Amino acid sequence: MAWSVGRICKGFLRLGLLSKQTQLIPVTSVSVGTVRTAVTLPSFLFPKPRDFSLPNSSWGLEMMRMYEHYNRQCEVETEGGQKQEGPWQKLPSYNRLLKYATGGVYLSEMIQSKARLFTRNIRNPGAAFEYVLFVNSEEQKCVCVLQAGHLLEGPPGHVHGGAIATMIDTVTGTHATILSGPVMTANLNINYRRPIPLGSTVLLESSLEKKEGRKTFITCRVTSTDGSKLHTETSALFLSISASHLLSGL
Ligand SMILES: CCCCCCCCCCCCCCCC(=O)SCCNC(=O)CCNC(=O)[C@H](O)C(C)(C)COP(=O)(O)OP(=O)(O)OC[C@H]1O[C@@H](n2cnc3c(N)ncnc32)[C@H](O)[C@@H]1OP(=O)(O)O
Repeated sequence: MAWSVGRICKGFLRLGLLSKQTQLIPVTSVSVGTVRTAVTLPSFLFPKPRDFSLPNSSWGLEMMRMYEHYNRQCEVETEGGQKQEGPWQKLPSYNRLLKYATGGVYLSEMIQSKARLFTRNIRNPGAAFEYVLFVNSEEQKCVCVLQAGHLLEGPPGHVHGGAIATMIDTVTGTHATILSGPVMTANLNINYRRPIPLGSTVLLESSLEKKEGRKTFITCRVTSTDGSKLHTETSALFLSISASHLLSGL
């Protein structure tokens, strides 16, 4: 059961979370009474959205090595020499996933236009969260390669527990969304086992535990890249929500 990011996006379109107008396209809004309508602006006025999960000069050797390890497995060669989709798919990552769907009608236009994805809002490459996600639909797994930058310090020389939780929520949340469509985190249960040194590269491995009605249960382990050190263990619960739940301010 191999599927592509394009198919994931189509799934989102079907679920009504994305509309063709809102999907990664710069838009402005007009207010008519209390109803805000998204209007697509000509694409030539805006640069293409930047994929923040591509290598940049801040990536260290281990980050690059792990990126290449998974990236190589996104496309495989058949015996006949043809290329086909491999077991892993790289997920692109932008600083704003949905230009207009987030926030609902209660946010001011200023906040709407300035809102950015928490993990992608620092412009200085390498300073905070450098990460890339890969998904394996066959094994119902998601893997994130993370390089934790100097702005994430908690205990001296080590990564802040809240920054680790942020990344766990991001990875398990993305995984749950792929598996179940629109969801929100209801519960994250994190055990911190060993501190993560600042500047190091770690792996976050997210696995589907079970699905029960609206509930998606995910587990996630943060380890060193060779798997020898366990940094954190997490169980997470996501609840499926309707798109209107997200748009209406709950
Ligand atoms: C092209 C690329 C594709 C990939 C594209 C990826 C895009 C994606 C990227 C996202 C990356 C960032 C991911 C961040 C994700 C957040 O950070 S979300 C923000 C943090 N979370 C929140 O703010 C949620 C706040 N809470 C809520 O809104 C509501 O409580 C919830 C969670 C929606 C649930 O409310 P509800 O729908 O009314 O559910 P409710 O009826 O209360 O409960 C339903 C059931 O769940 C159980 N339940 C509810 N809460 C709990 C709980 N905390 N613990 C245990 N059980 C619970 C209830 O007991 C009940 O069980 P049953 O009786 O049915 O057995």
